[in-house]
Amino acid sequence: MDVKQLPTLAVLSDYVTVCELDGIKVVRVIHPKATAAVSLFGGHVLSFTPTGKKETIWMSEKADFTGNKAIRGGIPVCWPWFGKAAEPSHGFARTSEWALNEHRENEEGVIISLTLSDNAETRAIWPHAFHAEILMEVGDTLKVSLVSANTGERAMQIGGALHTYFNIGDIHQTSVSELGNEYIEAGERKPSSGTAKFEGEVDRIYTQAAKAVVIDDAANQRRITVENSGNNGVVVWNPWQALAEGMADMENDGFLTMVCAESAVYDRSVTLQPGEKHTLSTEVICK
Ligand SMILES: O=P(O)(O)OC[C@H]1O[C@H](O)[C@H](O)[C@@H](O)[C@@H]1O
Repeated sequence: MDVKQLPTLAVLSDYVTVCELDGIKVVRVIHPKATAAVSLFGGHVLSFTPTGKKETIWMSEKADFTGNKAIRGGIPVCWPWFGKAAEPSHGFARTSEWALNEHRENEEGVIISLTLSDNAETRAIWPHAFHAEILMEVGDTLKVSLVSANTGERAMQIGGALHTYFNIGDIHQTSVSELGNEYIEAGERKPSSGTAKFEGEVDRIYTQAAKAVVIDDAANQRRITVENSGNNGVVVWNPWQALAEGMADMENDGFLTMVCAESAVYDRSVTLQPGEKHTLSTEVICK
């Protein structure tokens, strides 16, 4: 996605503008260190390109930017649960409107803060009072942190994922390593070599992954390190051809140039007592 081409709605500072993409508003960063963008719809990172390097984040050419459904590609924020633990799948954060809270900048980069608090719509789905913040730190690397706070009077159970779609040259020449010795696939625990390669659909939760997992994007002659914290698993996903063909918002051959490596709390195992906070983060380091 070429975020530099989006029409500008407002200039917030030397490096930060608000722009428009179909039905959604996007906060765009153009800084000497990197270019990046985050949509207020979903609090969804759309792009991160360190200066002089290739785009690191994959975006579907058929992604829906109307604000009516979750965006296919980028970094969907799955919260307050991951997957089909409840309805809607992957929670409501990725289809909620987040507010721009703050932006800060210096010569090293830019920090954007977006926030979401409970409202009538979220309480109808999930009866809890909360305050969530996405901090997007753009510089030589991209760090995304999701801070969840319980602002209510009873405990809440949360999970979630920063569901990053990485842009790779060719899935056949891609591997993800440092994934540890076990994964869960279709509910079953299986031993793992610690490295995932792709010859068909992969949808696995790695439960013993290292803090930093490595995507070897051989076709682009680069390695992307993904450093996670606050997670209890790393989800690796590529839908492969048949599933891609069944998705209205993905090109039939879209699966060839993407892989998801997601910093996840896959099982809603974080308990937040009133006043407590949890931070889930992922950092994209591209060499
Ligand atoms: O199609 P979505 O709801 O965006 O989900 C996309 C994918 O997300 C995760 O990676 C899950 O592990 C997959 O099972 C799921 O298919």
